[in-house]
Amino acid sequence: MGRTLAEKVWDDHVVRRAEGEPDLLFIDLHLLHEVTSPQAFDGLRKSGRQVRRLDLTIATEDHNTPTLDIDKPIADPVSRVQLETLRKNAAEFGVRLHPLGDVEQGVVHVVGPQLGLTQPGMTVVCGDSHTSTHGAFGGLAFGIGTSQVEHVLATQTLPLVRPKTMAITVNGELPEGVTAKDLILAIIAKIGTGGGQGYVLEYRGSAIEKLSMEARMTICNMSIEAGARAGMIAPDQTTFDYLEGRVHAPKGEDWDAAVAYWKTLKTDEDAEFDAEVVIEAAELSPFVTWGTNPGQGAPLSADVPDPASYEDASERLAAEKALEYMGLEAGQPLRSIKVDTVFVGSCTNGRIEDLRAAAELIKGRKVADGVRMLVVPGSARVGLQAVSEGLDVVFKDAGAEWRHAGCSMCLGMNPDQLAPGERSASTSNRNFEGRQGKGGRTHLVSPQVAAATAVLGHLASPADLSDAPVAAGV
Ligand SMILES: CC(C)[C@H](C(=O)O)[C@@H](O)C(=O)O
Ligand code: SF4
Repeated sequence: MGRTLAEKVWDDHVVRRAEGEPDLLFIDLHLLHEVTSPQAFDGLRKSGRQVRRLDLTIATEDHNTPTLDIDKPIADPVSRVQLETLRKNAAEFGVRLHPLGDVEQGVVHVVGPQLGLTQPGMTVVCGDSHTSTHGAFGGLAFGIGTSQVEHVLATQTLPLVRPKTMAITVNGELPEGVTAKDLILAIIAKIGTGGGQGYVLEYRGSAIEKLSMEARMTICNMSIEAGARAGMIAPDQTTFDYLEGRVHAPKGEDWDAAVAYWKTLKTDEDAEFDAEVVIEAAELSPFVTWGTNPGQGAPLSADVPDPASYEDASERLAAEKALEYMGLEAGQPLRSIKVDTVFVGSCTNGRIEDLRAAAELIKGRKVADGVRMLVVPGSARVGLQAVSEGLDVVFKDAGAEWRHAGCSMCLGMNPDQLAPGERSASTSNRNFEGRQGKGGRTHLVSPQVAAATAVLGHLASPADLSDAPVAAGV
């Protein structure tokens, strides 16, 4: 019988297999950041071990980094210690680190792909749940805990239990104005935040094949929000074109050999998935969340749901609690929800295409009175690219704040936070209680919806902007 893409990548990495035990897998790329690495390095130190494969290990600073005044000492003591610890560990063990201020610094899941480190068929791990992002290249990529980080540092292997496979087949073509973010939010709303548990998701079908690499990363990024540890997409010409010429991509004959291997990385016709979900792309529209988990979402044209409409008691209770926390009324149109803050950034939607999409809509318009808009590139390189295209000026002219790269407002580990009761439209991936700051209320949206919302001051789609004035000459 044929094999799925996940099974092929898995089989190619098994270094030891024994009946009744997890497989021991070789790890091709280990990414590190400041939050989940300190205890792992401590463990190495205590046992007198070295990093086994420095050539496959790379660190960057992202969660605790400020996005303003990055040349000044870090004010917050917790963040300062966190970053200093990573710097000390990287220096002591010889790990390549891109610290704040370095041109390759940025959110770990933006940096790996942009350097060409993330490649098809690889096993990629990081002490971070959104490592699933890298599966967009057709590898197995998943978040690991700190003790596993230590294991990989010491051995470059990891014992793992083989997951089940689920196909998410998206037929047709996404309608105009509907993005990868809308698609993944709709998928999570459909299968639920636990729907992917125990599975590796493979996104496939004509709608997926048409997506750019950046859009594919947005989708794989949020696999974890559906409960799956990993999501993947078979590599194709789009993947090869994205990688060719990147710093760490293979060159010359090595490139040809790599592409020949990568072309074998697809699910065989006769392979069987353990589960399959089918989505018709044509039925989708801009999607936003109204609740406090990424599965509590609905089309922007809908109303806030009535908790009483849920048959399942626990879902009903979750919806009631969510509406209370979010300060929303059942039946209220989603478009009527006013926001205080708009955040464009994160490893979900902080890449150049995301910034371009938001800038295109913002250009010549103004951020609504009383709304603050933060635009934060996912990496320093993305920031430089945006500046070279004049996007920073577009944002600033509209009244938005243009910042330095980092996780920023995606989570409250740095100064970019919501105040209690404040509401945001955010292109990030989690809307849990307090995620963007204590008492903050988050609506997950695409960069396009974020831009339209910033201009109109309430949750809105790009189509709603047709009535909003654009300054003459643009
Ligand atoms: C801090 C880190 C461990 C965490 C994760 O694992 O994803 C963070 O990146 C997040 O997005 O919540
Ligand atoms: S941008 Fe957000 S989701 Fe991504 S690694 Fe940082 S905190 Fe996690």
